[in-house]
Amino acid sequence: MVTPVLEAVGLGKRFGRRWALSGVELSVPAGRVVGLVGPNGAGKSTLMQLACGLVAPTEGRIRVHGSEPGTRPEQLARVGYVAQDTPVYPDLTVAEHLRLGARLNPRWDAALADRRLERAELDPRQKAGRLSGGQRAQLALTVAAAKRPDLLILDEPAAALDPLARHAFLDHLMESVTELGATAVLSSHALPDVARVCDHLVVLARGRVQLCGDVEPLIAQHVRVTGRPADFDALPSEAVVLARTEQGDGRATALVRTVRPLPADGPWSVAAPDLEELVLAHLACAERPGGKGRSSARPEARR
Ligand SMILES: Nc1ncnc2c1ncn2[C@@H]1O[C@H](COP(=O)(O)OP(=O)(O)OP(=O)(O)O)[C@@H](O)[C@H]1O
Repeated sequence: MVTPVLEAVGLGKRFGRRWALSGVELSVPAGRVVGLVGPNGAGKSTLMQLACGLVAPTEGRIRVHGSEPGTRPEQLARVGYVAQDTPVYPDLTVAEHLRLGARLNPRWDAALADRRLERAELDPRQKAGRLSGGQRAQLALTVAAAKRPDLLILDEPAAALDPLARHAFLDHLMESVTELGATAVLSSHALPDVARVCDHLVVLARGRVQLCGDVEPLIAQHVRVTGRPADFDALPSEAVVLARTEQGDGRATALVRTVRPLPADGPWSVAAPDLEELVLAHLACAERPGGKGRSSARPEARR
């Protein structure tokens, strides 16, 4: 069996009395670009910090390349992490960041770092404290990529960037991932960005995984159904209505999860949803009383 790059079993993390994550089960195969999405406070950063070994689980386990994160230097060398707000050393120049990276990382690829700097049009003599948000993000990505990691973890790396800079940054990210042959986990609130670059999705809400898997099969398991309210009563019993919106013309549109295609002769019309609709429907479902995120074992209710 091929070892997943990232695996979590019954993973939980509590800060004081509050559970940031609970009962997380994940298995991310190699080579995927994973979009980690969810509302503020869902537990995305906590999951990424657990994957880097920066915090330890309260319960369950997390494995990166089959071993406990952050415990061995060889394992640390295989993971590149860009924390939220892409921190840099403000008094060091861009070139000094690369020299530091070279000294600290056994697999450092100086040629890759130089290529990335040039591509991002970063001046090696510039102090990092004077870089714009976008340039800082590019520097942080360059340092992380030049480690030649097998797993690249990026916590909202493009959050502060304008749409053009974000586009360019994501292009650079995809180039790096392809060049490295790496797996990437990217948290983001920008669902169009996730749809553009990610082929695997993890939706977190209230500290729990609401949905995970490769994007294409996930989309194939969902359908957007439009019809009159009575039409929805004719849906097969295994079909789960995740979210429903009234259209104002007596009809409603619902996002439905179903294991089998709906009968072609039904009274409704159907269309394939996009990734954004899918995520929003699962988040709405998690928020509803009795929804997946509000079970009696919801993280903040646990002791
Ligand atoms: N070091 C900490 N000490 C105490 N509570 C924490 C700590 N880190 C995270 N939390 C709590 O854990 C929960 C999850 O936080 P986390 O930062 O993982 O969410 P997030 O999904 O990354 O949110 P955002 O999208 O706002 O960045 C929140 O309730 C947060 O307050």
